[in-house]
Amino acid sequence: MTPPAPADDEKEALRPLLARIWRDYLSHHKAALFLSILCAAVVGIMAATVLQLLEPAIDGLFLGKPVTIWGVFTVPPGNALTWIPLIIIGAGLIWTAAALGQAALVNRLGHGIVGDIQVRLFGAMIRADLARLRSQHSGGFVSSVLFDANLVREAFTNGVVNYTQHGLTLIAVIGYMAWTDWRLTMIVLLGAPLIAFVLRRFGKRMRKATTGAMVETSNLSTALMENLDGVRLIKIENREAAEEARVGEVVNRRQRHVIKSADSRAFAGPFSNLVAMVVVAAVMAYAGWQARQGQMSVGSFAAYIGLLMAAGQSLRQVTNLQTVMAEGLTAARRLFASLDIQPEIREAPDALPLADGPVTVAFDKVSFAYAPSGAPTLSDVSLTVKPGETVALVGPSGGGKSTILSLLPRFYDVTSGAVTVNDQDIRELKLHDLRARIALVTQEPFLFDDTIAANIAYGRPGASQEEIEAAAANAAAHDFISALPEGYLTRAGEAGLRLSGGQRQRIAIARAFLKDAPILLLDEATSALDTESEALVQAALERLMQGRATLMIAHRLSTVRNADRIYVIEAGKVVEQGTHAGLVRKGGLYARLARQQSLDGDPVAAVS
Ligand SMILES: Nc1ncnc2c1ncn2[C@@H]1O[C@H](COP(=O)(O)OP(=O)(O)OP(=O)(O)O)[C@@H](O)[C@H]1O
Repeated sequence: MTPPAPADDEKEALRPLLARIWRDYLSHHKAALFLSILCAAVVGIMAATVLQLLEPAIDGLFLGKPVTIWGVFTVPPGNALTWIPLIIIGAGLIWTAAALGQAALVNRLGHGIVGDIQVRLFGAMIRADLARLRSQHSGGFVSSVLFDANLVREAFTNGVVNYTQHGLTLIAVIGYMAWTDWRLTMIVLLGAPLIAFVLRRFGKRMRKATTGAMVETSNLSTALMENLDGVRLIKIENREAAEEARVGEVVNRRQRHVIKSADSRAFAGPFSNLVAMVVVAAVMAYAGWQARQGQMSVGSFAAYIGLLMAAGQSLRQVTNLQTVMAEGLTAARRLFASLDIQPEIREAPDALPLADGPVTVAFDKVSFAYAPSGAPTLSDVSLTVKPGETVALVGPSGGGKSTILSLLPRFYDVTSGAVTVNDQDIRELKLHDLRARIALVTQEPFLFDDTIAANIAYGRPGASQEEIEAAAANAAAHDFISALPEGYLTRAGEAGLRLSGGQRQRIAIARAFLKDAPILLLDEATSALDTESEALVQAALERLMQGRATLMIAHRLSTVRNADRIYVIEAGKVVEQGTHAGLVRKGGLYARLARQQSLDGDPVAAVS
């Protein structure tokens, strides 16, 4: 799902990227965003306002001058001692309320957006083509959902709101200076190009390091998941230390990028601080000179310096935010690239419904290649399965049997020819209807980490307990399920009860019974079982096959003896077809395979 990292300089794409972030995520939360920006504005303005009070405070309290607050209220010197602290407390209260409001809103908005992105990413993943999902390790996807989405949040909630707050403090300071003396403003603005240069330099380094860190985070998740999946192999081969070293290498690589990125983030602040200090020094020199000329009071001078210090602080914050934004944008680019991949297997706009009832499945001269330019895996395969018939696919490993099975539910689409259901090309049918008519029982049935009842009813969430138990009884699973401590409410799957291979198979068969679909796909459902389990599963399968169009893969020919037709698949082609007895008589590949599987050399006995 995660595409290769984009090149780091993509300024031309910035505007549409921002527009999309606004359209897809922020615009749904206009009111909250507006309110948080408002709060941020109040915080920014209050910060400047309180500092500006230094002027009347010093002039009124120390020099006994009559003072004017914010150019509006005139306070007699005698009252300054009461009024100024009171005004500071009032401003402080407003400041605090706005800051609290801002924090609460930004937290909700930000995490809401992360959730939104995570759900969309998962939706895109689960709908993606199997070919795409198979081509990438799930670790990359997990890291995208867990980490990249948070970087976007950081940038577009904290970022946007804090930009407003600190940007406004800066504007308020510059505005205040412009109001009193345009020369002061000029001095302050002289620092701007220098700051812009610093921001650009660090922003670029930061984007590069961030992209690297994201790729390595994805590699780390992959390495961790791979190790958990392959833990038995690692233990039996005594490779724990080697795996530890391998993961350690990925961690180190990731760390190098993360440190670079953290350095850029941390160094940008002090550099702009240096520029700010130069500006403060220049303002101080100018204001001091003005004060000597009697053109500036001690209070104004103190307020200027206080404001400039605050401006320096805000500037540092804005600089930091710049790097946070760079990270967020890089993450957003990657996420959107993942979200934008449209599945190739889609429903036609004018797709037809598939009515209930028995169905005939046919492959008509089907050819298929996994890669568009690759060698064909299937060539010219034709076969038919009528309602109530059992058709078996046999043949050497890698011949293409599983591939044939995966074309029917449209996990992949044919390259040429057609797969039809009741003479209708499956690409012209509603995808939901097609898949609703197919039950699939595979070699290693998958169980969710949920109750056994929920696992059986996975394809029919509304099924009643009676229906679930009836399906389990048909699948010869009711007795063992009832004997479990919590019966049907016992948890199965990853973190739950460990069931035996035969028990898992029977739960999968119960699932298929409950789905009651007219097409049944069986992928070597009994190959991994002991004789007793196999007998139970085989009997359950035979009940399940009744009246359905069944297409099954079998490695062991003993399981296909009763099939209505057997297709022998070799190197992607149907090389023989017929009944068991007919194919054995023919003396071709099937007869050879039957002989190979026999212990006593008698092909008929071998497959009995
Ligand atoms: N997802 C895939 N991408 C690319 N090639 C694939 C993919 N799945 C299978 N193949 C290739 O297609 C060919 C047919 O594989 P398939 O699994 O259909 O054979 P099979 O007859 O079911 O084999 P087996 O009996 O061993 O299960 C093999 O050469 C295999 O390497």
